[in-house]
Amino acid sequence: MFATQRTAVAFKGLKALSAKTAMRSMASQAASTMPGAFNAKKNANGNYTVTLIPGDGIGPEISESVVKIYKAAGVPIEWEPVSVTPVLKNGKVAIPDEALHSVKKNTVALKGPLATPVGKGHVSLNLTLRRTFNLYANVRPCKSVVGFKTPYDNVDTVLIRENTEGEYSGIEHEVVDGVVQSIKLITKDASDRCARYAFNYAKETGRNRVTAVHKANIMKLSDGLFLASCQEVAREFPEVKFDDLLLDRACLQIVQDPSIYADTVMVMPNLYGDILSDMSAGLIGGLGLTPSGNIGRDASIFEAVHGTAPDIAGQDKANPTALLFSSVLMLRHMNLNNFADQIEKATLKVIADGKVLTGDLGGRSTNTEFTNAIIAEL
Ligand SMILES: NC(=O)C1=CN([C@@H]2O[C@H](COP(=O)(O)OP(=O)(O)OC[C@H]3O[C@@H](n4cnc5c(N)ncnc54)[C@H](O)[C@@H]3O)[C@@H](O)[C@H]2O)C=CC1
Ligand SMILES: O=C(O)CCC(=O)C(=O)O
Repeated sequence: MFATQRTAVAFKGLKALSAKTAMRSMASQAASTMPGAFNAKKNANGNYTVTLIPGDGIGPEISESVVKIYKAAGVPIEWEPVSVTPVLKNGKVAIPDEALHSVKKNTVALKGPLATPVGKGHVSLNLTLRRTFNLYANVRPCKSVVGFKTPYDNVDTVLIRENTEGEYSGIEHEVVDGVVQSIKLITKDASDRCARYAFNYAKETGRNRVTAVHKANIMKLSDGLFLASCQEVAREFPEVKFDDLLLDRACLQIVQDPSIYADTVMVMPNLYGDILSDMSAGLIGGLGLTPSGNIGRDASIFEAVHGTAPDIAGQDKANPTALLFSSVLMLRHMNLNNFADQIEKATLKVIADGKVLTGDLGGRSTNTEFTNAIIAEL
């Protein structure tokens, strides 16, 4: 690990332009600003080098779509593809050094999904990457796509998930036969930095409200500490409103009337964010559409909310939009906003036209056809 635990969020990349105005003036799926620091320099060719982790299952197919679309749009990025096929290091399954060095050097990466065996086998390499690079905040925006009909047309949520600990700490053991323990680790440091990111995000994107989602009525110490951190950080941001809500109530309300959450940034412990973001994706048309950014101080990794989709892998059926919109968040993080706008607009146009859609969106087109339709709109 190379990031310190006590990290004040640096917002060096933000433009002077009012983020609120930018946010509200764009009909964008992904957040139109992406707070966070980006310190990389251009390479000798005048481009940025970005690590590309194609991933497993549908990962290589959708990564190829992004690469094709970027080439067609002339985005000044050179990809550095690395494999994270796990290797054995000191008897433990680990991420290859080449991949770690690449992310550390480039400080920004786009990542396809990585498979994790269920109930056995190696630890999640997704979580290992988040912990290794101290990617403390996972930003998951979810917005209704104009022109794509679902039971809801007013979803506009931003969820920030603590990304390094909580239920995902990976501390589990068998006490005796038939009895296991899984430790939910919550620290003040990790809760503070995640909360601070959420408040800065709310301030910079004009949402101006932060809602902590928790179960501190039941998990009085762990979620209690997370909530107390949010309350304490809230005092640093008197201009941003703050409230809190039990997770079960949040689930109920979000399916009854998602617009309740359109003016706030929801912040929560790790597992709740994982589940609530899949649920939000379901409201707008599924996992093929929702992006995310894992934000750290020294590196950030952008990935879709979804997994490897083994049921459709290798069949050219995957929807590349979620990874593409994750890359749009990445472009905003890198202050390449014009390319972000161009790619996002072309993609939304193809979806709204409804002629070339992948199966998850009710169409019959392949990923390749969908990708080519986006390229034609650029
Ligand atoms: N960040 C990551 O890399 C993540 C990895 N995973 C891993 O992925 C593997 C599979 O997990 P599942 O539970 O099956 O979840 P999944 O997200 O891979 O798939 C759930 C459903 O959504 C569909 N789907 C997902 N992405 C899609 C896309 N881009 N286009 C069209 N349809 C799409 C799938 O076909 C499937 O029916 C597991 O090993 C899991 O651990 C799961 C979530 C996140
Ligand atoms: O690591 C995995 O396989 C699943 C991870 C996941 O669902 C997530 O935390 O986004």
